[in-house]
Amino acid sequence: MAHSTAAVLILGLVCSTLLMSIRTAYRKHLRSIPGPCLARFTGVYRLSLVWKGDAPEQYRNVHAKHGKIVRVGPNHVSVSDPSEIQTIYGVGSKFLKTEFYTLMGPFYKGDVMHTTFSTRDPAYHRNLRSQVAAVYSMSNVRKLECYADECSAIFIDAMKARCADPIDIAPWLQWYAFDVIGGLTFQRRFGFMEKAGDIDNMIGGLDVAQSYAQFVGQFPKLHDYLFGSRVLMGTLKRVFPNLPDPLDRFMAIAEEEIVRYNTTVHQDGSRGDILAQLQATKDGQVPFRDVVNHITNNLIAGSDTTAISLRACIYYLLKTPHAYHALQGEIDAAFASGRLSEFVTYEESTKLPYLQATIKEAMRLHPGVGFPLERHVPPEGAVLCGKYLPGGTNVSMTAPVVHHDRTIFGDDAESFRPERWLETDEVRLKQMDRCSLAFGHGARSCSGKNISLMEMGKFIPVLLRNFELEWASEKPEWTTYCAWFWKQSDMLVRLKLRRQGDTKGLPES
Ligand code: HEM
Repeated sequence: MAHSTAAVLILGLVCSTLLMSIRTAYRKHLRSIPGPCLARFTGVYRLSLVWKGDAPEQYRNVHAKHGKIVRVGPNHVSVSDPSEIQTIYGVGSKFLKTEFYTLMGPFYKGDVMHTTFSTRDPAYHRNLRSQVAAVYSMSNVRKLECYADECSAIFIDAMKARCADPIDIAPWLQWYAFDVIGGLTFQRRFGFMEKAGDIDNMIGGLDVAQSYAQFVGQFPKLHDYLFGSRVLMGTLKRVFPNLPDPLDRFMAIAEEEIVRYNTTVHQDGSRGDILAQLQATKDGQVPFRDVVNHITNNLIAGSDTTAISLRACIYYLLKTPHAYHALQGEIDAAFASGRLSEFVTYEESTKLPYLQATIKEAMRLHPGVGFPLERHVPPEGAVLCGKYLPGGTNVSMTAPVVHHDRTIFGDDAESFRPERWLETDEVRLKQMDRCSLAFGHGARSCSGKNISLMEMGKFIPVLLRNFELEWASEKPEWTTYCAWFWKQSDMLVRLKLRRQGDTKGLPES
């Protein structure tokens, strides 16, 4: 009797799940959107797109096969048409971030603390963003250049000491970027470069958090029962107090640094870092929790991203000799005519057109974020690519897909050719810039963009000024893996010191 009741219950459950799937699959409006059959019924299809860490390629293939608007999940639509960027992401757009982002909010003092990046609430977002708008402006970021210079000197020294053998430059670039972000955020260089390794598993922790977002992010409701569950997290922390939480370390550092700032003498204005600026805002202090929030955000968002872009610049230059020589020529000529300081300033770097084109082109071919940037269609619905999408549909564009659009970037969109940014007319250039999603777009675009552009513009000329780089790996290509951030590894290069006598001004090793 008990067996037959259980069987009936299971059968009922299976039937109702099936019926619900069929109903969702043939939902009005969405049923006319092309896409793989499996995607209509289950989120497993979306999981398959990110499973192997090659989401950028998978999403490109899906669009190549099904067109500009593709149904990639029961309630998920991926769009590749650049003309829809403004509608979905433009300033004033009512398309809000989806539940995917809730996975990126760290747990702080027993509750989720949504960051500028992870929050879905427009009012809360506006408040957080306004607290730091001036701090992240380019005019202010330029005051932070000294922290990048200090790290460049350490990097150059470390490379000088390792010139004899090929070196995997990929982790070095993350150690560099992490040390810069520590310096300019609160004047504490972590010392990744001196250690030549991870510290307190901070980079490892970020990778764990990424993997979580990669897989659980495809079924974000599960998050409420996993790392997003107050009960589960509270219990875990009570039962296993030493259980490492990948992001805890960053909030602990933020707190330590606020205490250090508040308990040391700094009234002489000697501290100009981001924490000092947040503590000295004219309308009274930013609340403690929000300062922790901003600082944590810098640590989480500020190293992987810049490192990925630096790697992309170096890799594509090494693989494209004509571009390498053109950039080297521009940098050498500028140094020879006294237009560049030993530690190139950001201002000087903006006057190197080929360098700026190289950075844009590298970020076009390999943007730091390789996942779809998900938004919800507002309640009233919207028309995208000529199709009506009901309110609540999860809609997204993926930078690596859009960046290969031939109508915008030309028939050779798949090649690395910095010249495309230099030889085009003003109207087209603006269009190319508008279609670059490397830093996102609109009100939710990257608030740390200026920090990264400052770092990259300064670092690349200093590196090429000091070293000749050569690909030294037996493998012709790097390895990449996308779990939201599109990270690269296996970048074995040989560095040869150039014009030894000319490196005056750089600290000796
Ligand atoms: C080359 C380096 C970087 C790249 C490629 C990058 C990429 C991005 C992208 C694509 C977004 C938009 C995400 C979306 O729409 O879903 C974003 C947002 C954001 N990024 Fe970056 N980022 C970089 C550096 C940084 C740095 C250095 C920081 C902080 C110091 C930072 C902090 C943020 C924040 C706070 C947001 C959320 C902004 C908002 O919603 O208002 N990023 N970034």
